[in-house]
Amino acid sequence: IGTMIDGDYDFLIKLLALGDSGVGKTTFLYRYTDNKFNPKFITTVGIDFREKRVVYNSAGPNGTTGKTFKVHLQLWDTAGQERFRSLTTAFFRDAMGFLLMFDLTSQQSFLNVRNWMSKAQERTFLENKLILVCPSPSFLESIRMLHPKKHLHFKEKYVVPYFETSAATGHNVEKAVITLLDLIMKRMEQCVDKTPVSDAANGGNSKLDPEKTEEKKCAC
Ligand SMILES: Nc1nc2c(ncn2[C@@H]2O[C@H](COP(=O)(O)OP(=O)(O)OP(=O)(O)O)[C@@H](O)[C@H]2O)c(=O)[nH]1
Repeated sequence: IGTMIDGDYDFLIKLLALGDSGVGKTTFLYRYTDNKFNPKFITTVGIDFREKRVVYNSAGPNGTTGKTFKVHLQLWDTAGQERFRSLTTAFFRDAMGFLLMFDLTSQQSFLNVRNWMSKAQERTFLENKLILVCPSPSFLESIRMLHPKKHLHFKEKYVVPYFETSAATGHNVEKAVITLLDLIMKRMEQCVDKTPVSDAANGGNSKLDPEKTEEKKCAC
């Protein structure tokens, strides 16, 4: 039964959390998947992952609701510690989107966002990936004023959506993940729309194979 349930989804989406050690990556993902808060700090050794199923409604024409897809979210949790760096960065390539995190109470972790961005860039074609920046745990007005538009700008090239989240209260946690998922799904739909083999040509089978979608190596 387990295997049957395991395969029962339309899309497999891989997201990866990155950022300094202690910024709250594990705690954020735990809040998202289990809706619980863990106040203890147990540093991640190497890499870990959590999973969650969500239902995604694509937008149809003129604001109508389009198709509904079952999405299997694989959330990779990387160790922030330097000693695991070569192991964790090897996983960057397969991620479809990144949750880049810093701690609003740690200026150093904010300054390091830029370094994490470069590391992700070295190991992926960043243009094809989506990044969200989520600080935790709570709010500091001084940092918030740095980017009032809720976007961070990197090298004038990348503008990344920005969310202030709290794993303790759950504030914005789901919203951040769903926003990233939404951006990825929209891009995938664009890719599928551009491919010559349409659903109709596929015998009317509207079930999209995530592996095949990936194989198409669409440049969008
Ligand atoms: N109050 C509060 N504490 C948080 C929040 N997020 C994380 N923490 C705490 O910060 C500590 C570190 O959190 P982790 O999630 O283990 O940090 P990490 O980024 O996964 O660390 P590494 O695995 O070493 O990379 C824990 O004690 C958490 O309880 C938050 O949103 N609010």
